[in-house]
Amino acid sequence: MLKIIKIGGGIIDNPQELTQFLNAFSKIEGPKVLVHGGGKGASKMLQQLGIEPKMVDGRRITDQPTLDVVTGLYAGNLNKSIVANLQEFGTNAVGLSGADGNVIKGNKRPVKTIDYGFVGDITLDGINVDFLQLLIDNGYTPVLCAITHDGNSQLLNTNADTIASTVAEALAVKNEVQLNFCFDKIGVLRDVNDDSTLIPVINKELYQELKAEGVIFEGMIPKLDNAFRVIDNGVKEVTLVHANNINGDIKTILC
Ligand SMILES: Nc1ncnc2c1ncn2[C@@H]1O[C@H](COP(=O)(O)OP(=O)(O)O)[C@@H](O)[C@H]1O
Ligand SMILES: CC(=O)N[C@@H](CCC(=O)OP(=O)(O)O)C(=O)O
Repeated sequence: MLKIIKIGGGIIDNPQELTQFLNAFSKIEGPKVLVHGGGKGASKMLQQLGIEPKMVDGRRITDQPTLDVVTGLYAGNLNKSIVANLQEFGTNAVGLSGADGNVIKGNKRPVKTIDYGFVGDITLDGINVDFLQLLIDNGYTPVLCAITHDGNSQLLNTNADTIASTVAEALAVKNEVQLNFCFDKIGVLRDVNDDSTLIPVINKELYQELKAEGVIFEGMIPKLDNAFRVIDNGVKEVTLVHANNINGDIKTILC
Protein backbone atom coordinates (compact mmCIF):
# COMPACT_ATOMS: atom_id res chain seq x y z
CA MET A 1 0.00 0.00 0.00
CA LEU A 2 1.35 3.43 -0.98
CA LYS A 3 0.68 6.00 1.72
CA ILE A 4 0.13 9.67 0.92
CA ILE A 5 0.31 11.63 4.13
CA LYS A 6 -0.61 15.28 4.46
CA ILE A 7 0.55 17.34 7.41
CA GLY A 8 -1.17 20.63 8.11
CA GLY A 9 -0.06 24.05 9.24
CA GLY A 10 -1.44 23.70 12.77
CA ILE A 11 1.16 21.05 13.56
CA ILE A 12 3.94 22.49 11.41
CA ASP A 13 3.72 25.68 13.45
CA ASN A 14 4.71 23.74 16.60
CA PRO A 15 8.35 22.60 16.20
CA GLN A 16 8.12 19.92 18.88
CA GLU A 17 4.95 18.36 17.45
CA LEU A 18 6.39 18.55 13.93
CA THR A 19 9.58 16.71 14.93
CA GLN A 20 7.55 14.06 16.76
CA PHE A 21 5.36 13.62 13.67
CA LEU A 22 8.35 13.37 11.31
CA ASN A 23 9.96 10.78 13.56
CA ALA A 24 6.76 8.68 13.46
CA PHE A 25 6.42 9.27 9.70
CA SER A 26 9.96 8.01 9.10
CA LYS A 27 9.08 4.76 10.87
CA ILE A 28 6.22 3.96 8.49
CA GLU A 29 7.26 0.95 6.42
CA GLY A 30 6.84 0.88 2.66
CA PRO A 31 6.46 3.52 -0.03
CA LYS A 32 5.20 6.91 1.07
CA VAL A 33 4.80 10.53 0.00
CA LEU A 34 4.59 13.50 2.36
CA VAL A 35 2.60 16.62 1.42
CA HIS A 36 2.92 19.59 3.74
CA GLY A 37 0.98 22.80 4.22
CA GLY A 38 2.11 25.66 6.41
CA GLY A 39 -0.74 28.14 6.13
CA LYS A 40 -0.74 29.09 9.82
CA GLY A 41 2.96 30.04 9.83
CA ALA A 42 2.54 31.89 6.52
CA SER A 43 -0.24 34.06 7.98
CA LYS A 44 1.93 34.89 10.99
CA MET A 45 4.91 35.74 8.80
CA LEU A 46 2.80 37.92 6.47
CA GLN A 47 1.46 39.83 9.46
CA GLN A 48 4.97 40.40 10.80
CA LEU A 49 5.88 41.83 7.39
CA GLY A 50 2.87 44.16 7.46
CA ILE A 51 0.91 42.22 4.79
CA GLU A 52 -2.63 41.41 5.94
CA PRO A 53 -3.42 37.71 5.18
CA LYS A 54 -6.68 37.25 3.24
CA MET A 55 -8.48 33.90 3.03
CA VAL A 56 -11.70 33.22 1.08
CA ASP A 57 -13.33 29.76 1.31
CA GLY A 58 -10.13 28.27 2.74
CA ARG A 59 -7.96 29.66 -0.07
CA ARG A 60 -5.38 32.42 0.31
CA ILE A 61 -5.70 35.49 -1.89
CA THR A 62 -2.16 35.58 -3.22
CA ASP A 63 -0.83 38.87 -4.60
CA GLN A 64 2.82 39.21 -5.67
CA PRO A 65 4.24 40.12 -2.23
CA THR A 66 2.26 37.25 -0.67
CA LEU A 67 3.50 34.82 -3.35
CA ASP A 68 7.09 35.87 -2.63
CA VAL A 69 6.64 35.20 1.09
CA VAL A 70 4.82 31.86 0.77
CA THR A 71 7.26 30.57 -1.87
CA GLY A 72 10.17 31.37 0.42
CA LEU A 73 8.47 29.69 3.34
CA TYR A 74 6.75 26.63 1.80
CA ALA A 75 9.29 25.73 -0.93
CA GLY A 76 12.27 27.05 1.02
CA ASN A 77 12.59 27.08 4.78
CA LEU A 78 9.76 24.65 5.59
CA ASN A 79 10.34 22.11 2.83
CA LYS A 80 14.11 22.00 3.37
CA SER A 81 13.82 21.82 7.19
CA ILE A 82 11.36 18.93 6.89
CA VAL A 83 13.66 17.12 4.46
CA ALA A 84 16.69 17.64 6.72
CA ASN A 85 14.71 16.35 9.69
CA LEU A 86 13.63 13.26 7.75
CA GLN A 87 17.23 12.62 6.71
CA GLU A 88 18.19 12.65 10.40
CA PHE A 89 15.51 10.03 11.03
CA GLY A 90 16.81 7.80 8.22
CA THR A 91 14.25 8.61 5.49
CA ASN A 92 15.80 9.53 2.15
CA ALA A 93 13.46 12.43 1.41
CA VAL A 94 13.47 14.57 -1.75
CA GLY A 95 11.85 17.98 -1.31
CA LEU A 96 10.00 19.33 -4.34
CA SER A 97 7.91 22.26 -5.43
CA GLY A 98 5.62 21.61 -8.37
CA ALA A 99 8.21 23.11 -10.72
CA ASP A 100 10.93 20.61 -9.74
CA GLY A 101 10.85 17.73 -12.18
CA ASN A 102 7.63 19.34 -13.49
CA VAL A 103 5.97 17.36 -10.73
CA ILE A 104 2.79 19.48 -10.50
CA LYS A 105 1.67 21.83 -13.24
CA GLY A 106 -1.36 23.97 -12.43
CA ASN A 107 -3.42 26.78 -13.94
CA LYS A 108 -3.89 30.20 -12.45
CA ARG A 109 -7.40 30.31 -11.04
CA PRO A 110 -9.58 32.33 -13.46
CA VAL A 111 -10.99 35.58 -12.09
CA LYS A 112 -14.75 35.29 -11.53
CA THR A 113 -16.35 37.16 -8.65
CA ILE A 114 -13.09 36.91 -6.69
CA ASP A 115 -9.56 37.46 -7.94
CA TYR A 116 -7.44 34.97 -6.00
CA GLY A 117 -4.25 36.24 -7.62
CA PHE A 118 -1.45 33.71 -8.03
CA VAL A 119 -3.44 30.69 -6.88
CA GLY A 120 -3.11 27.47 -8.84
CA ASP A 121 -5.86 24.98 -9.59
CA ILE A 122 -4.61 21.50 -10.41
CA THR A 123 -6.05 18.49 -12.19
CA LEU A 124 -4.93 14.88 -12.60
CA ASP A 125 -3.18 15.52 -15.90
CA GLY A 126 -0.92 18.08 -14.23
CA ILE A 127 0.66 15.45 -11.97
CA ASN A 128 3.91 13.92 -13.24
CA VAL A 129 3.11 10.39 -12.12
CA ASP A 130 6.11 8.86 -13.89
CA PHE A 131 8.56 11.05 -12.01
CA LEU A 132 6.91 10.41 -8.63
CA GLN A 133 6.82 6.68 -9.39
CA LEU A 134 10.53 6.75 -10.33
CA LEU A 135 11.41 8.26 -6.95
CA ILE A 136 9.12 5.96 -4.97
CA ASP A 137 10.24 2.82 -6.80
CA ASN A 138 13.87 3.69 -6.01
CA GLY A 139 13.29 4.12 -2.30
CA TYR A 140 13.05 7.92 -2.15
CA THR A 141 10.29 9.71 -0.27
CA PRO A 142 8.94 12.74 -2.17
CA VAL A 143 8.11 15.70 0.09
CA LEU A 144 5.77 18.06 -1.75
CA CYS A 145 5.03 21.64 -0.73
CA ALA A 146 2.10 23.88 -1.66
CA ILE A 147 3.81 25.66 -4.59
CA THR A 148 3.04 24.62 -8.18
CA HIS A 149 3.87 26.23 -11.55
CA ASP A 150 2.06 26.95 -14.81
CA GLY A 151 4.77 25.92 -17.31
CA ASN A 152 5.34 29.57 -18.26
CA SER A 153 7.65 30.53 -15.38
CA GLN A 154 4.81 31.47 -13.07
CA LEU A 155 4.83 29.94 -9.58
CA LEU A 156 1.38 29.43 -8.04
CA ASN A 157 0.17 28.94 -4.47
CA THR A 158 -1.97 25.79 -4.23
CA ASN A 159 -3.89 24.42 -1.25
CA ALA A 160 -1.97 21.52 0.27
CA ASP A 161 -5.09 19.38 0.90
CA THR A 162 -5.86 19.67 -2.83
CA ILE A 163 -2.29 18.65 -3.70
CA ALA A 164 -2.46 15.61 -1.40
CA SER A 165 -5.82 14.51 -2.81
CA THR A 166 -4.92 15.01 -6.47
CA VAL A 167 -1.55 13.28 -6.08
CA ALA A 168 -3.28 10.38 -4.28
CA GLU A 169 -5.84 10.11 -7.08
CA ALA A 170 -3.15 10.22 -9.79
CA LEU A 171 -1.01 7.56 -8.09
CA ALA A 172 -4.06 5.36 -7.46
CA VAL A 173 -4.16 4.47 -11.16
CA LYS A 174 -1.12 2.18 -10.72
CA ASN A 175 -0.93 1.71 -6.93
CA GLU A 176 -3.12 0.79 -3.98
CA VAL A 177 -3.26 4.15 -2.23
CA GLN A 178 -4.19 5.24 1.28
CA LEU A 179 -4.54 8.97 1.98
CA ASN A 180 -4.09 10.25 5.53
CA PHE A 181 -4.79 13.82 6.59
CA CYS A 182 -2.80 14.49 9.75
CA PHE A 183 -3.73 17.59 11.69
CA ASP A 184 -4.29 19.04 15.16
CA LYS A 185 -7.52 17.17 16.06
CA ILE A 186 -8.12 13.44 16.56
CA GLY A 187 -10.47 13.33 13.55
CA VAL A 188 -13.83 14.84 12.65
CA LEU A 189 -15.58 15.88 15.88
CA ARG A 190 -19.21 16.77 16.66
CA ASP A 191 -17.86 19.33 19.09
CA VAL A 192 -14.52 20.64 17.91
CA ASN A 193 -13.44 21.20 21.53
CA ASP A 194 -14.41 17.77 22.84
CA ASP A 195 -12.41 14.68 21.83
CA SER A 196 -15.10 12.38 23.25
CA THR A 197 -17.32 13.42 20.29
CA LEU A 198 -15.13 11.79 17.62
CA ILE A 199 -17.03 10.55 14.57
CA PRO A 200 -15.21 7.28 13.73
CA VAL A 201 -16.84 6.81 10.31
CA ILE A 202 -18.33 9.50 8.09
CA ASN A 203 -20.14 9.22 4.77
CA LYS A 204 -21.23 11.92 2.32
CA GLU A 205 -24.78 12.15 3.68
CA LEU A 206 -23.59 12.69 7.26
CA TYR A 207 -21.00 15.18 6.01
CA GLN A 208 -23.68 17.26 4.25
CA GLU A 209 -25.85 17.21 7.39
CA LEU A 210 -22.99 18.24 9.69
CA LYS A 211 -21.88 20.96 7.28
CA ALA A 212 -25.42 22.38 7.16
CA GLU A 213 -25.57 22.35 10.98
CA GLY A 214 -22.24 24.22 11.17
CA VAL A 215 -20.59 21.30 13.00
CA ILE A 216 -18.05 21.09 10.19
CA PHE A 217 -16.60 24.46 9.26
CA GLU A 218 -13.61 26.45 7.95
CA GLY A 219 -10.58 24.37 6.90
CA MET A 220 -12.43 21.09 7.42
CA ILE A 221 -14.81 21.81 4.52
CA PRO A 222 -12.24 21.88 1.66
CA LYS A 223 -10.42 18.99 3.34
CA LEU A 224 -13.52 16.76 3.29
CA ASP A 225 -14.65 17.96 -0.15
CA ASN A 226 -11.27 16.82 -1.51
CA ALA A 227 -11.32 13.63 0.50
CA PHE A 228 -14.77 12.47 -0.67
CA ARG A 229 -13.83 13.19 -4.28
CA VAL A 230 -10.81 10.86 -4.21
CA ILE A 231 -12.63 8.04 -2.49
CA ASP A 232 -14.95 7.99 -5.50
CA ASN A 233 -11.92 7.93 -7.79
CA GLY A 234 -9.84 4.91 -6.86
CA VAL A 235 -8.15 5.80 -3.56
CA LYS A 236 -8.70 2.79 -1.27
CA GLU A 237 -8.85 4.48 2.11
CA VAL A 238 -9.00 8.06 3.40
CA THR A 239 -8.52 8.87 7.08
CA LEU A 240 -8.25 11.96 9.26
CA VAL A 241 -6.05 11.57 12.29
CA HIS A 242 -4.08 13.55 14.86
CA ALA A 243 -0.50 14.05 13.74
CA ASN A 244 0.82 12.47 16.94
CA ASN A 245 -1.17 9.29 16.32
CA ILE A 246 -0.50 8.37 12.69
CA ASN A 247 -0.25 4.67 13.43
CA GLY A 248 -3.05 4.52 16.01
CA ASP A 249 -6.70 3.48 15.90
CA ILE A 250 -8.26 6.79 16.94
CA LYS A 251 -9.29 8.44 13.69
CA THR A 252 -12.11 9.22 11.30
CA ILE A 253 -12.46 6.93 8.30
CA LEU A 254 -14.35 8.11 5.22
CA CYS A 255 -16.72 5.75 3.45
N1 LIG B 1 -16.03 19.04 12.92
C1 LIG B 1 -14.73 19.33 12.98
N2 LIG B 1 -13.86 18.45 13.54
C2 LIG B 1 -12.55 18.73 13.62
N3 LIG B 1 -11.99 19.89 13.20
C3 LIG B 1 -12.80 20.80 12.64
C4 LIG B 1 -14.20 20.55 12.49
N4 LIG B 1 -14.76 21.63 11.88
C5 LIG B 1 -13.78 22.50 11.68
N5 LIG B 1 -12.60 22.04 12.12
C6 LIG B 1 -11.37 22.81 12.07
O1 LIG B 1 -10.58 22.37 10.98
C7 LIG B 1 -9.22 22.53 11.35
C8 LIG B 1 -8.36 21.70 10.44
O2 LIG B 1 -8.39 22.22 9.14
P1 LIG B 1 -7.21 23.15 8.62
O3 LIG B 1 -7.22 24.43 9.39
O4 LIG B 1 -7.31 23.22 7.15
O5 LIG B 1 -5.99 22.28 9.12
P2 LIG B 1 -4.54 21.98 8.63
O6 LIG B 1 -4.10 23.10 7.74
O7 LIG B 1 -3.75 21.90 9.89
O8 LIG B 1 -4.63 20.68 7.94
C9 LIG B 1 -9.19 22.10 12.81
O9 LIG B 1 -8.07 22.64 13.49
C10 LIG B 1 -10.51 22.66 13.32
O10 LIG B 1 -10.35 23.94 13.87
C1 LIG C 1 -4.08 28.79 -2.14
C2 LIG C 1 -3.88 28.44 -0.70
O1 LIG C 1 -4.79 28.61 0.09
N1 LIG C 1 -2.70 27.94 -0.34
C3 LIG C 1 -2.38 27.56 1.00
C4 LIG C 1 -1.18 26.65 0.94
C5 LIG C 1 -0.72 26.15 2.29
C6 LIG C 1 -1.73 25.22 2.92
O2 LIG C 1 -2.62 24.66 2.30
O3 LIG C 1 -1.46 25.01 4.26
P1 LIG C 1 -2.35 24.20 5.29
O4 LIG C 1 -2.47 22.81 4.78
O5 LIG C 1 -1.52 24.29 6.52
O6 LIG C 1 -3.67 24.91 5.43
C7 LIG C 1 -2.06 28.79 1.86
O7 LIG C 1 -1.27 29.63 1.44
O8 LIG C 1 -2.56 28.84 3.01
